[in-house]
Amino acid sequence: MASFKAACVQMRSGRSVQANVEAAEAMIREAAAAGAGYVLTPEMTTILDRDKANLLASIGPEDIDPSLQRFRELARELGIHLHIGSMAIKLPDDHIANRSFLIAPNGAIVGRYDKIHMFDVDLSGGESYRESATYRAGDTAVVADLPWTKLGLTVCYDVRFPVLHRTLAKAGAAVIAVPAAFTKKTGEAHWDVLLRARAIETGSYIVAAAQGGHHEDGRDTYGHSMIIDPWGKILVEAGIEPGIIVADIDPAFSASARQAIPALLNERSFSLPEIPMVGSFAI
Ligand SMILES: O=C(O)CNC(=O)[C@H](CS)NC(=O)CCC(=O)C(=O)O
Repeated sequence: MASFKAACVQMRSGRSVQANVEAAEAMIREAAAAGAGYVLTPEMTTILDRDKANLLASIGPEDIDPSLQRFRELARELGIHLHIGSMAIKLPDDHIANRSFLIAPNGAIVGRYDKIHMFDVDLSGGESYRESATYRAGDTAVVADLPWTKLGLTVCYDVRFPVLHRTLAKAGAAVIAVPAAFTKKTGEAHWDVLLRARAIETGSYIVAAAQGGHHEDGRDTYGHSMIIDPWGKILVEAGIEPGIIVADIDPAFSASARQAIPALLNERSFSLPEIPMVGSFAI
């Protein structure tokens, strides 16, 4: 299997779809010019907004969404696999999907994934998120074909659920995409450790494109887009500013990492004796 260059586009998406799409397009062009054959943008590339009314007024259903159309044309023009980490997509009855799209160089959508795990979390200091109040969760894991290997699709908070990543790796993904809009607070504490752990456990490359900085809707995100190899080494890492990072991906290295530590093969099933669960784990 041949090597290829992967790029992450780091963004600071605001409340205007047009401005976000223009910013994304400029950086996607830069990544293609740097030789990337696969380019990943962050979660909520086209709009980052906690106001559901403005979200609904700004987005469309998938089949007529002008931003998605434009990204398909861009992938065709540049001859790249363009992975829009996620976009808000209007569903019937004012529901919204947090949906990821992999676009092939011919402009066709060849991978589509709805974020499974919703970020319903209360952080200290009054910062609170109820993603499930705005978005409808997906329930299906997705592995898509790249010319060089298979790609596992995830979005942001999914990174905290290791079984999803093991499932993607066992389905043949040597690369797992983690587009994100991690909060500054949780990112500082957890981001690199979570990503490295997912790489090490699965023997996969992790390509993580982030939102970073202070956003128009008032939130602060962590940034630090990174590409990690299957042995857990950070190959390249961004700071807080928008921009691109690029690294070489060698699918054969995933195979050799899995050979060195065959944890995917050594996994065993086990029984759980019937003892009372402790504390808050009892449901
Ligand atoms: O709401 C939107 O506009 C788009 N969605 C997000 O930004 C989502 C849900 S609020 N953010 C995360 O999943 C952050 C996870 C995170 O920070 C962690 O796991 O620590």
